[in-house]
Amino acid sequence: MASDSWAQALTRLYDKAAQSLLNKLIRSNLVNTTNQVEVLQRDPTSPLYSVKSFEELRLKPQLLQGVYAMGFNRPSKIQETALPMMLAEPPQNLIAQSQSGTGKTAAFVLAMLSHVDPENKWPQCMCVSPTYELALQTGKVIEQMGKFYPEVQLVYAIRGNKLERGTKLQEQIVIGTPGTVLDWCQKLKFIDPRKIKVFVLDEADVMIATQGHQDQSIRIQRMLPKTCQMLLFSATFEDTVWNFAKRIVPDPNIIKLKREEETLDTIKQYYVICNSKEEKFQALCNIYGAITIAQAMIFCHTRKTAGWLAGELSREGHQVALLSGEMQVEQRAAVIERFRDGKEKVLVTTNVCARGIDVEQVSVVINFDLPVDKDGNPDNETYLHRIGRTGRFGKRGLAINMVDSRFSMNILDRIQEHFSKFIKTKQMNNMRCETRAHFFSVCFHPPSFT
Ligand SMILES: Nc1ncnc2c1ncn2[C@@H]1O[C@H](COP(=O)(O)OP(=O)(O)OP(=O)(O)O)[C@@H](O)[C@H]1O
Repeated sequence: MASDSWAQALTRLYDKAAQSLLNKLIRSNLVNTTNQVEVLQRDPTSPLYSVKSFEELRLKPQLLQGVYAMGFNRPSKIQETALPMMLAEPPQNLIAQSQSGTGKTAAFVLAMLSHVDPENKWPQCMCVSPTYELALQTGKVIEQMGKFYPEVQLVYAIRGNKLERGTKLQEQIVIGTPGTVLDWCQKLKFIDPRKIKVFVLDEADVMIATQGHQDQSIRIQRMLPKTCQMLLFSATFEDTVWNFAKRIVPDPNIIKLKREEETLDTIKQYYVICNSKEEKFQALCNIYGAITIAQAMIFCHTRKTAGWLAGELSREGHQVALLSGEMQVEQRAAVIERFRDGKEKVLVTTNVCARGIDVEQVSVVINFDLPVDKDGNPDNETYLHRIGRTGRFGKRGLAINMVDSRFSMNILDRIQEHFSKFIKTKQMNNMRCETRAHFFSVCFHPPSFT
């Protein structure tokens, strides 16, 4: 971290925060998962509670009404275990990790709303998010879930929200970014941190992408009373997140949702040989009819190639979407949303902007360019990440790799070696039949005789 320039740190924060925001903007559903929850409890003798319904949590009626009004019928996997711990008396500290879209935000929002005493007109719950936009998104969930509980009020501690000096906040929930929250507690004294009962640190993995945010969060935490409940959430759980979490959350319960094993077994992989970029384009046109039976993502190495390819495909009369790094987050969200809704069947993109974004229904991935790192070596992780989009949740997927040189053949060989997986070659004509056959089998789910 110390060797990082500010620009690098900012870019990393922006990328992670943008991915997270994009996922929130485009997601209309809970990510369905059958994964197991792993619980490491602080007190091994205490029983492990788990609930299968929201009723069992004995929520305030106004909150139960809010939960149902949001269309939630039953708790998600992470909520089943996290909610009883968060709502327990005395309060328990928690570090929870589960992939994006599995219901973490809804869980801690419900916990905050449950712990508030609406009679007390001062901040009692505080939630810190890494960016202004992410704080606004969480605020929206609080507003939605608390819709039938109007006595509880929310205030945003974010840049641009200027309050008069000497103000004492009356709202019970504060949501904001670390810098502003710290100022409001320490310098401006709008908030008395000693009266905070619940402290939530959201998106810890995004937060630690900048050193400044880590320090500010730790400084806020130090002002809080010992009895304050500390809750930390993260979509990933690398060592850096873990080290940060341990500094913020004493004696934690820990919940992890095991990620679905990333496997290539349900994905058919092929490669086709072409001699140039133009030939690859022609090859793509040949199978275009077949791939648009379902939805496809085409990955290019650079923005320039992606732009060129999308342009050429459009000129051929194909309707394609282009997701490109120079677009604003909102523009990107709009493109992905259209794709998710099936308005376009094909999305042309680069790694950079597609990484970490969940679009579930893709059944074919085309590597127009094979993934290589900056030194020109195969980027196996990205390969897995790209093609892994097709075989999600046990569905069958198809990956087509386009090889246009000795260099790219060598990359493909090394990828095969890495995954110990033999990738078959296909002639273009056969590829068309194969692709069609694949889609008919995926789309029409024939009974499995085999
Ligand atoms: N129990 C539930 N039943 C149905 N939908 C739910 C439930 N809990 C959350 N959702 C919905 O699922 C989506 C994802 O939930 P949420 O934002 O809480 O996930 P998250 O894990 O916090 O994601 P991220 O890491 O991106 O912040 C939201 O649209 C939310 O309204």
